[in-house]
Amino acid sequence: MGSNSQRIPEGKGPYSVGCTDLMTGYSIQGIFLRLYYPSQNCMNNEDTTWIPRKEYYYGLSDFLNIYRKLGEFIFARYVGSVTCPAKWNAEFKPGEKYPLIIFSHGLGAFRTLYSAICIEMASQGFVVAAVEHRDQSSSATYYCKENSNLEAKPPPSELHKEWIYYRKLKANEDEVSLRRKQVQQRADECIRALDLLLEINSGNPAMNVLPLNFNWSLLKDSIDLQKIAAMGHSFGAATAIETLSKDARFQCGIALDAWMFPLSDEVYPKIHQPLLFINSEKFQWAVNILEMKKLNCKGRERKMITIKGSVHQSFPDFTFFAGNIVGKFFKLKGDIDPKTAIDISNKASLAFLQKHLGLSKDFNQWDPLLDGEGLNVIPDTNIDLTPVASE
Ligand SMILES: CCN(CC)CCN(C[C@]12C[C@](c3ccc(C(F)(F)F)cc3)(C1)C2)C(=O)Cn1c(SCc2ccc(F)cc2)nc(=O)c2c1C=CC2
Repeated sequence: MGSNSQRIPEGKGPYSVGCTDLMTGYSIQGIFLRLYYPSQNCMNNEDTTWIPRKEYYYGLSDFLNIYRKLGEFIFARYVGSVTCPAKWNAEFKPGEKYPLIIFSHGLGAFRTLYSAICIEMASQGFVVAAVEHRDQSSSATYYCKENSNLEAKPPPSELHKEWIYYRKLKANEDEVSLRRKQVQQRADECIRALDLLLEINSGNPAMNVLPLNFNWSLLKDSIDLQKIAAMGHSFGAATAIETLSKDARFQCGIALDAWMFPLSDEVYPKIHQPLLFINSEKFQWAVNILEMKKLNCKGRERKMITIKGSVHQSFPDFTFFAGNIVGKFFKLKGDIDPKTAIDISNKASLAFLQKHLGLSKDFNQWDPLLDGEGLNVIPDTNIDLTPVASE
């Protein structure tokens, strides 16, 4: 990981971006999300800490099979001071209705690691809620236990955090049943996050367990209820698809390098909403692509594009930090420049969202990307499907 010269790219849109965290409930059943949103231009707010607690380093170490103390040393040293270009707790920009994206992270990730995507969408006028899943697929996450004495809100230091770490697959454990249970829980968490944000939108401020001074009342009547999308990366893309099948309030979905394994067959006929697949060149394989194509059916908008030279990690933020050597070695970087790759993904996403959420912005300028026209992008997939079909 390089010095802080490598940074998470700023949003390119017209809105300033703010960021805050929201946790409801004092148990694992509660909701935990990071909100990226159009903000007032608060220059005096600080930038947002990218990885806010050292326990996330422990979780990442578990996930990557490295000793926690070694992992903590490496992560703290190389990314400990990294911030993302969003103003922490900046005041929300009221006065218009924004479309909403619910974002689901991948296996071993957590809510803060897709900030380049979420910040770009917020800068273009979206409210983005990046859910942190508590199905033990995230490297780490926590909930706050109710403190015993019923006095007023405890000071931040005393808030008792109960950490949940990444659950490794046990020897000869059946991965299908674990991942199918997890994708159901993940979809339910996305649906509950939507419910929570709609409550806030109707003027019932959420009871934030986290001691943050953020004015939630400014979000009253700020979400366009007809413009809601589900989006995610890898396991999170499968989660977005599962969410679409369960809740018709989501008008469309964007699947970033989807991992289709956790989806069971009964989900396929239930996806009626438009769906965009944005794939990396190096991660995909024939069976996985064929699962995506099983979702194709007449009368349903399905688009698939592949970003040339990209890898699975071209979508999460780590791709901006690894130097070229380390980056290539750990497959955190592909042959394509990381900013170029995320730019293509974001522009194609914006064009798709304008078309299927009925936005009146200028994102249609990027429609050619949806047909695989443009530098570093190809239509459909680079994967040769014939060997599997002929088996
Ligand atoms: C280690 C053994 N194996 C456990 C199953 C992990 C194998 N693995 C490849 C990895 C993730 C890798 C990674 C990350 C991050 C650094 C860092 F150093 F930069 F932090 C390094 C090296 C290790 C590339 C993946 O799981 C890929 N993957 C992911 S990666 C999501 C993620 C996780 C942590 C992050 F910090 C950022 C992004 N999300 C999915 O939903 C799915 C898959 C595969 C199928 C479904």
